[in-house]
Amino acid sequence: MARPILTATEMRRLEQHAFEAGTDEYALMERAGAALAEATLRFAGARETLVLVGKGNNGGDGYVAARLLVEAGASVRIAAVGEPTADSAKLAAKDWSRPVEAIDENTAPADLVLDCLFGTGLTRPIDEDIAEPARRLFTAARRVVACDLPSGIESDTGAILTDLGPADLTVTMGALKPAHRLSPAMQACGRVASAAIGLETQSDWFEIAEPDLPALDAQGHKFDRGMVHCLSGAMPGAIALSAHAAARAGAGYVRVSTSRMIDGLPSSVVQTEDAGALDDERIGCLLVGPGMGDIPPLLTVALTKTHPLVLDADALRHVGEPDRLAGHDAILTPHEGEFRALFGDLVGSKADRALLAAQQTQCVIVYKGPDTLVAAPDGRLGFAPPAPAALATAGAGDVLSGIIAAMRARGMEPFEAACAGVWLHGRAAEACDIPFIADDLIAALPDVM
Ligand SMILES: NC(=O)C1=CN([C@@H]2O[C@H](COP(=O)(O)OP(=O)(O)OC[C@H]3O[C@@H](n4cnc5c(N)ncnc54)[C@H](O)[C@@H]3O)[C@@H](O)[C@H]2O)[C@@H](O)CC1
Ligand SMILES: [K+]
Repeated sequence: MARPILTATEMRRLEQHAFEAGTDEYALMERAGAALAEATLRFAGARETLVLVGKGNNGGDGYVAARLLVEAGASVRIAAVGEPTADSAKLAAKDWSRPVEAIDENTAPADLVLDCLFGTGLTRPIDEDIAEPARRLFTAARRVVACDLPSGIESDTGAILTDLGPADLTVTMGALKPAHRLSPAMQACGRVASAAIGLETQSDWFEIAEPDLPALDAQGHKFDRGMVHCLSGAMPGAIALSAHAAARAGAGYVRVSTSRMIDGLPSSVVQTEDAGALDDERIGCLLVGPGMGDIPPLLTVALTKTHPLVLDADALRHVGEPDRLAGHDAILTPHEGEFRALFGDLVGSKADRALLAAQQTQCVIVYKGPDTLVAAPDGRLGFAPPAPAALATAGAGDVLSGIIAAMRARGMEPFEAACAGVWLHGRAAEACDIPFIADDLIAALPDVM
């Protein structure tokens, strides 16, 4: 099941709805604290623990978790920024009958630090009189577990306003927040465990999960399984990777338009010089861009056809005005540089920018990076689960566009095809020994499909 992702404002709205529907405020915090304690015990066992608490509800969750960890047999201390100010947090603090220490240079370290300083309420960098001792305590601990978000992280943008050091585990309340899946924050979250706290958290934003791939029809022939047609350009090695990946990702027929024989392609991939091949109605997806180089007519030709498109790499640099894509059934797969070349400096978080680009073009946008997003014009937004950093290697993008083209040709809708491609690409990377090369990703595809 795809995990929903909600912004801080949406979380507060949900919480408000629950209160209006009769949920008791403190009961919600009790559930959050219990989930935090349970996840912590599962992750690290009952051990010497220091709970760092802020004045808001994130701190409130910490008081509840601390009490439950004591009941589970852990040795627990609390160190606080100050007296709680949020109402539920005040109640939670009252239920903690032991001493509360200050957070300063004298706070003694512990084996496990539970970070409950700030969650979705963080609005500015943390003052150094708290950040400095917190950093020291994080470093000294063998394990750090963060409540909802590692403190210092901006929930909706993934910016790190104050760096306290990474958590090993983040226990997120109700739903994931954008920062759990946006860089640079996502790299500071460690594993992200979701705690259900009884809020209804459906959302158009979600973490991309394992796709339902189209079933194979026992009666079907190769063209029913999807035909991908690729346009080769100045550097045919790149489109060869895409074509090979498309074939391995289950397209029944893969063909490349090329004026010279491309070496190293599987013999099942057909190479053709016939321009008429592009008018073949059986084409389920036309892929252009990898290795295209400075040959703009290739894109122009692709845009005169009505086939579903995947536009990648150099094709994106030659689009010029995004309006040119109007009316096309296209998936665009830009990395940061290509995105900026095409859309300029859009404002907002990476999530906002991806959605703006999708609306502007009415195309699906796969906005690549360590935090790849898939945006649809209707507002759906998929966030990729973490994938190995070793994916930043030559040709990995060509492989991705080939997989997506295969999914599209196999009959998946554009948004679903793009999400499936991103998920499979990441899992293929996980299946490879590091360091790997793009060809290894292709070879690993059958293991993850
Ligand atoms: N919204 C929900 O649905 C739920 C929220 N819960 C918890 O509540 C948290 C949010 O609580 P709050 O809204 O009280 O916010 P926080 O506890 O994150 O922050 C507390 C307050 O600190 C102040 N503040 C912000 N940045 C600061 C800074 N740099 N230095 C000093 N003060 C700063 C703000 O006024 C903020 O309201 C969540 O992260 C989660 O842990 C859970 O208890 C249960 C459900
Ligand atoms: K926190």
